[in-house]
Amino acid sequence: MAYTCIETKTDDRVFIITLNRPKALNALNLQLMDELTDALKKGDKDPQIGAMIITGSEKAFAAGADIKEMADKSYMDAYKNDFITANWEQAAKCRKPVIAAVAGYALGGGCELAMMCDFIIAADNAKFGQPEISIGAIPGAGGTQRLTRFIGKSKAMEMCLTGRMMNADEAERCGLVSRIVPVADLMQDALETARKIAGFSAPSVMMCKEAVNRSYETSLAEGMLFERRTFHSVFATEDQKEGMAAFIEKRKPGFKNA
Ligand SMILES: CC(C)(O)CC(=O)SCCNC(=O)CCNC(=O)[C@H](O)C(C)(C)COP(=O)(O)OP(=O)(O)OC[C@H]1O[C@@H](n2cnc3c(N)ncnc32)[C@H](O)[C@@H]1OP(=O)(O)O
Repeated sequence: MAYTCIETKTDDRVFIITLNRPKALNALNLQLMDELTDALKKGDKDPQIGAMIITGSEKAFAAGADIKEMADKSYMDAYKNDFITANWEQAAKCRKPVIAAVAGYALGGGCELAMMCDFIIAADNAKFGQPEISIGAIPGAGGTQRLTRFIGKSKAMEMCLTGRMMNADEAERCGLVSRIVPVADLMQDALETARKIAGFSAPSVMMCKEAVNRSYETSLAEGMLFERRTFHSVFATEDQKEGMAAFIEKRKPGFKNA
């Protein structure tokens, strides 16, 4: 597939996907979402890739779903094509870690896309929000659900009902983002973080991601059991033997991703 709304590149086992519709502040139209889905699937399958980054521009990660494309849709268009959810969840479905590197606006679908990633590194100019209410809509790609799990009901409700934006400091305080960095350092920081993850044993990374994600979907007791069973399974990997031997022998591990 030839991409027109995103750019991709690989840097040392890290697959970087840059949203690229600058004139529309990276508004997420169907074409862009098809391309993003395709790129994420490719990165997830590629054995040379250990982690992925989704980013935008300094001004906008993404200003939401493309309002111009959506404006004339009928209920039947939306329902029959399962509009939004059918093709929007790929970032959350990837088995490899996906980092959102967010500068500027992450609004509506942009905020929802960032939340589908495994964690968000925010530039100091980042602004998050679910402004759908101000255009006679509601979030449709997870905003009411994921945001509430991230930041709690009171704040999520206020954000969704007022459409106000949250700056990077507030987003960090309430746990929406893992870290804030100066905007000029965002990509370097995200890349170093992704490279670090990509340098670990790929099976351990996948198992760890799966176990953390399970905490969202289940009770504490079920989650603990899942974690324990998954932990048991690391003892079936060569990388566990190598990782622990390397620690004892005071050397760097040579993971084989096996
Ligand atoms: C996924 C769902 C289901 O949850 C639904 C959604 O995501 S609905 C969309 C939610 N997002 C918004 O409501 C944000 C809309 N954008 C804005 O409020 C502003 O653009 C801004 C505050 C992000 C930035 O303002 P400003 O700097 O003044 O730039 P603008 O002149 O407004 O925008 C520049 C250019 O980009 C176009 N644009 C911006 N956002 C969108 C969008 N979501 N869809 C389509 N186009 C968008 C804007 O129209 C301008 O283009 P031109 O009119 O100049 O061609």
